[in-house]
Amino acid sequence: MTNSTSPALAIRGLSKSFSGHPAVEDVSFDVLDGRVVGLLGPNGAGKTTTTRMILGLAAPDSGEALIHGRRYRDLEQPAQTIGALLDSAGLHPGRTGREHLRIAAAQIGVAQPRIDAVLNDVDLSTAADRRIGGYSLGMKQRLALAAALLGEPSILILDEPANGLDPAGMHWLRQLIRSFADAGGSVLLSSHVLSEVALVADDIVVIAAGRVAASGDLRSTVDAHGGDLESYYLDLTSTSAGVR
Ligand SMILES: Nc1ncnc2c1ncn2[C@@H]1O[C@H](COP(=O)(O)OP(=O)(O)OP(=O)(O)O)[C@@H](O)[C@H]1O
Repeated sequence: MTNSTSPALAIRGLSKSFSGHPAVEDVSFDVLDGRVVGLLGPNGAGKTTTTRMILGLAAPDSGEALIHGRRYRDLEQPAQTIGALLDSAGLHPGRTGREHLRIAAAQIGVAQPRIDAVLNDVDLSTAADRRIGGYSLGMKQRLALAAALLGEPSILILDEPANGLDPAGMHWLRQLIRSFADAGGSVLLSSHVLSEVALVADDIVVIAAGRVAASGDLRSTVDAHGGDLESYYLDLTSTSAGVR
């Protein structure tokens, strides 16, 4: 059973090293129900490693990531709890969008009618029977998002979801994220596009050199530091030693 009194995501003291080099060090933050949390940080800061640990794709050296109080591997129906868009590059170019979703739906035990619903949600219905090899980057991102939505999860983890989207696509994505959260869902949104994060996030977590440099409510945090997310972010991250 889901423990509804615990945060959607509770990240507690997560640490991970690769070959003795720390990638993530003692990272803690919460993602609450109905909130969009922007996960920000320079290249190599540790954002992907953190999201991979939340999703059970990498084992932490210490600490834990709890999804409504449970580790990913202990979830009975993970895809019905948490959906993730990590990378659209691995999509099979010879399959159609609909075939991709059919396979994904079968793997997670979702009924086929849901495929039409998510295709409609991501505005890909008319391209569903075309091969993915002919999709633009933005269309691949929409398809990857459709796959994340298949299980009707209450939590979304989105890594650079705006990648390849045109301005209308970015506007559409922002509305999708906002209405998902307004309906009670939670979103962890990793992005380098600060202007997009500023428009949609409720909270931010800034990671620099593997550690949390700042976290909290976006508006009050940024207002307390001159009101501009970009200069605040650059101040926080300028001391980390470049791309790791
Ligand atoms: N599988 C791996 N093997 C070795 N080192 C790794 C591995 N995955 C990540 N790292 C290292 O861990 C650190 C954090 O990388 P990570 O990909 O989590 O950063 P990021 O914040 O997601 O960066 P970007 O914004 O560029 O995607 C980097 O120094 C990276 O080189």
